[in-house]
Amino acid sequence: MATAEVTVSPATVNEQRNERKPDPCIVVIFGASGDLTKRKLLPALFHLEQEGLLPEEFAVVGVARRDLSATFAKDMRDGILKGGGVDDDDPKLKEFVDRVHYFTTNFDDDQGFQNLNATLSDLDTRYGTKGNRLFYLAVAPEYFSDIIHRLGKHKMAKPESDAWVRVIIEKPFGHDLQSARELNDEVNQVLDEDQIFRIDHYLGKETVQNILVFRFGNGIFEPVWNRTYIDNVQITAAESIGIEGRGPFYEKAGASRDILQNHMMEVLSYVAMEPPDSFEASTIRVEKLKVWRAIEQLKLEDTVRGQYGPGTVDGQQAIGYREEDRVDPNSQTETFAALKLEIENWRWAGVPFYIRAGKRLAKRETEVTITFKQPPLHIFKGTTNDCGTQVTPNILTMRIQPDEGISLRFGAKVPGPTTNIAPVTMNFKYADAFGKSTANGYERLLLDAMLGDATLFAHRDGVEATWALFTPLLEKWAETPVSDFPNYDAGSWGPEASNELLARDGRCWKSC
Ligand SMILES: NC(=O)C1=CN([C@@H]2O[C@H](COP(=O)(O)OP(=O)(O)OC[C@H]3O[C@@H](n4cnc5c(N)ncnc54)[C@H](OP(=O)(O)O)[C@@H]3O)[C@@H](O)[C@H]2O)C=CC1
Ligand SMILES: O=C1O[C@H](COP(=O)(O)O)[C@@H](O)[C@H](O)[C@H]1O
Repeated sequence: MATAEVTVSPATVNEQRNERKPDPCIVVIFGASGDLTKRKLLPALFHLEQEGLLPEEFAVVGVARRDLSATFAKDMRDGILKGGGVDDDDPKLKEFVDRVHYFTTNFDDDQGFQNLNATLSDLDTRYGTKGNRLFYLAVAPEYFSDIIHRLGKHKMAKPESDAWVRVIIEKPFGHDLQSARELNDEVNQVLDEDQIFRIDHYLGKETVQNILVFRFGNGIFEPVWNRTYIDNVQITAAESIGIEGRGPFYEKAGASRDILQNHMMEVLSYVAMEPPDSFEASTIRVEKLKVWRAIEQLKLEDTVRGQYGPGTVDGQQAIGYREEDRVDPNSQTETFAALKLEIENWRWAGVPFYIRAGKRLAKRETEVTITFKQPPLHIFKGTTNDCGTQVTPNILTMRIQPDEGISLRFGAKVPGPTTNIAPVTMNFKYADAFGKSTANGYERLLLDAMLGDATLFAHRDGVEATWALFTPLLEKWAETPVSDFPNYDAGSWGPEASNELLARDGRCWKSC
């Protein structure tokens, strides 16, 4: 097992952190009574407070339709405690919760926005937040334009004097290429591009950011990171959970719009991009775009759709997708999707990338698996593996979650008088090297947005490039209904066709 030699002293870490302290500001969360706010956003803001990364002059205002003024702060406190890593009587928790406020309005209510604006000005006076605002649109996508339109109409989108206004917009950003373009146009009418932070929470995950550090912060991996040495790349986002009561949302989204077009494409771009000149938003953005634009048109025959039926997950009975609340009993929505794609550039030509994502799979496992080519000459005969190749290929696995880390599989001589080879693994685990963390990925993204750093956020061009890839496929899927849904049992690894997608290339998912 690999251990980390942490050579940075805690004092240096604190110095670096303090350099990143944002200006005084108010974070205004639209959709404050929702699931995302309670489970992720408020806990993440509190984690920043625990780390001393929030400015002293700071407040949070939650905005939603139901009047929850009496209970909001307590609810958020409960959410933070549930996430762990904090004691009930921690003075920092009280100090933080005291600065959490609630404002009731419907998103289509002009008077509500006017009153909200006045409330924010009062809070500026009370907390010294100087008119700086970070608006977070933690709402269903159909409200994005309305809210941004009203921010513009009530003069909340353009800062007064030298204050700043930034807006984080949740995913999904559009439903297809055309709607993404329209949304971008609407948003750009009110906000400049440098005010817009299109969030993809996968980019907040340490292990996703570590893909770039692994590749470009070390000297030994990049030389083999290409078609000469790599046989294939696999990216899996397997979830054991179902749709968690989000029927209406998921019916319109499906696995491709929910995960593949955004999270998986972001991860893929990190795995495949050319070395950027610097770690800056504009540079990274260009490199990511080059990857997406180099992807060949997705072919129908290189894709697989699945939908789960009833089954057993983690020892518990699970209902099928079509039996879920507010789901069409004849739904055509895919809860699993797999595809093969190729990146037509000098580095990757001929290397297949296999990508899959699904709900109600055998276990939660998000990872990137890089399988290297066989050595040019097999001088050790007689060792076989599941795929029937002569020696077990080297496999580098980047575990995004859970059990975050990286492992490298290689062949080792089995002790004894004959020369037999067995696969063994070098394993780096984040938790062993750096300790367990309660961070949920939103910390870094919220902090970066407060600092105006868009490196880990999606840009207009990028969102449109990934939609340009997926839209033709989604249209073809819509034209060709599936007749075999449900085609995988909850608790399995998806439909058999997903295995066949690789088998026809003489490969299999991950294990060989
Ligand atoms: N939940 C998650 O884990 C993730 C969510 N996301 C994205 O985050 C966003 C929010 O998701 P989630 O929190 O799950 O959604 P929820 O449905 O749980 O919450 C929606 C929020 O919007 C408010 N709202 C809805 N309509 C109105 C209206 N007309 N006027 C005022 N308030 C309104 C609701 O208020 P009220 O309660 O008063 O109706 C509620 O606060 C979505 O874009 C989703 O795709 C992204 C990644 C993960
Ligand atoms: O954006 C989304 O992500 C979650 C998975 O996030 P993770 O951080 O738990 O991997 C997914 O469950 C949800 O359907 C989707 O909207």
